[in-house]
Amino acid sequence: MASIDIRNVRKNFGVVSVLHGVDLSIENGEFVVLVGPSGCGKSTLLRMIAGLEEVTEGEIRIDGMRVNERAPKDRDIAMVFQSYALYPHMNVAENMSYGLRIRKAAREKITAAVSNAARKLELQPLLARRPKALSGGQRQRVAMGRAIVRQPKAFLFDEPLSNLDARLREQMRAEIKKLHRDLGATSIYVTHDQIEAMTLADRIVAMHEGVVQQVGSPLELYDRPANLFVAGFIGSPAMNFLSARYEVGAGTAGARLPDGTLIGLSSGYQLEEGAAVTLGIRPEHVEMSPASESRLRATVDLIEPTGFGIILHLGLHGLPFNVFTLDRAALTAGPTVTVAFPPQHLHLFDETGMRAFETSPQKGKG
Ligand SMILES: Nc1ncnc2c1ncn2[C@@H]1O[C@H](COP(=O)(O)OP(=O)(O)OP(=O)(O)O)[C@@H](O)[C@H]1O
Repeated sequence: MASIDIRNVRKNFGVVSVLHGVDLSIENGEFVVLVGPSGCGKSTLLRMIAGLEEVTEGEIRIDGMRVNERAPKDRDIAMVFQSYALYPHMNVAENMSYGLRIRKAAREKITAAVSNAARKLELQPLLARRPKALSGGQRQRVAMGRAIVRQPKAFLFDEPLSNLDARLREQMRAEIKKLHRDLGATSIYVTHDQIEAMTLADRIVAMHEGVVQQVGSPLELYDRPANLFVAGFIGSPAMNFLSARYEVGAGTAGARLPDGTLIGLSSGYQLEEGAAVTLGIRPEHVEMSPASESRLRATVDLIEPTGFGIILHLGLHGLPFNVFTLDRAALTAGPTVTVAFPPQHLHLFDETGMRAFETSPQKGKG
């Protein structure tokens, strides 16, 4: 196991700068997920940790040792790719043992490591098969087995599940989580899928355009997103945003919508009276058919049953607005509905898109 330190790491491809100074400390045994939209630089960062990409500026340390100049094979880390990268001419056992064989490990050690990994990943019946005779999920399991047998200091995963269908992806996701629980190895996992990030991570690193936006536990990012990007990226269906002006009345703070409705807030904020703000509310937190005074009327544009719940696509002041509800009565909603925003579930962002700070202590979200 290893700790990994990333200090002010920058990456340029020619004149194009894709990482603008990343700082991150990963503890021994931690499962960290780098998440962000396509092109945000997460794979580049992972590849730099693996040694597959040069570091333009800054420093990467593994267990306190600078590794910038060290070849990938000398970093003692294993990488699992989306493409599996298995050798087609070798069977499963040979693929899994390859890393140890080229390091000239003792035969007994290799046999024990392969059978141990095969048992953990339920690959024993497949050891004599070639990759082409395996399903996508089985191939991905072999790729993980190959990583495990080396007992590396850390595992790096680059979108390992994106080639699998939805059901298999869920199953493999749980397997990776169990594997991490059993092995306790430091792991860095890259994905653009926020559900994968939420379910797997001890800590999530949300990235956008080569800059780390927020680092925290999954629920920290969900409950208190640091800015509009994280707020919109984490959570599905995505958070709704409304433009408003911040107002402070006699002891109460509110956000005034363009149509004049005042939305009550649960505390004051460190904002100027009249400041332009963005109000955020998650679809699952919107109250339907409320008794509240500050309710709003919205048009129903589309009703999407997901089985588990219902997504209502609404129009609020002509802008798209989503609600997620478990109440099946929503299936027959329309043509208009009333909604309200429970103050404890509101998020407020300032003009620059950063989360606004409360003036009074934040109460737990319920
Ligand atoms: N070898 C390269 N030469 C030039 N530009 C590159 C190279 N590799 C990556 N880039 C660019 O760097 C940026 C970050 O790429 P990267 O693959 O790290 O993004 P990502 O967040 O992992 O996206 P994805 O999920 O699509 O893989 C992109 O704009 C990409 O086009």
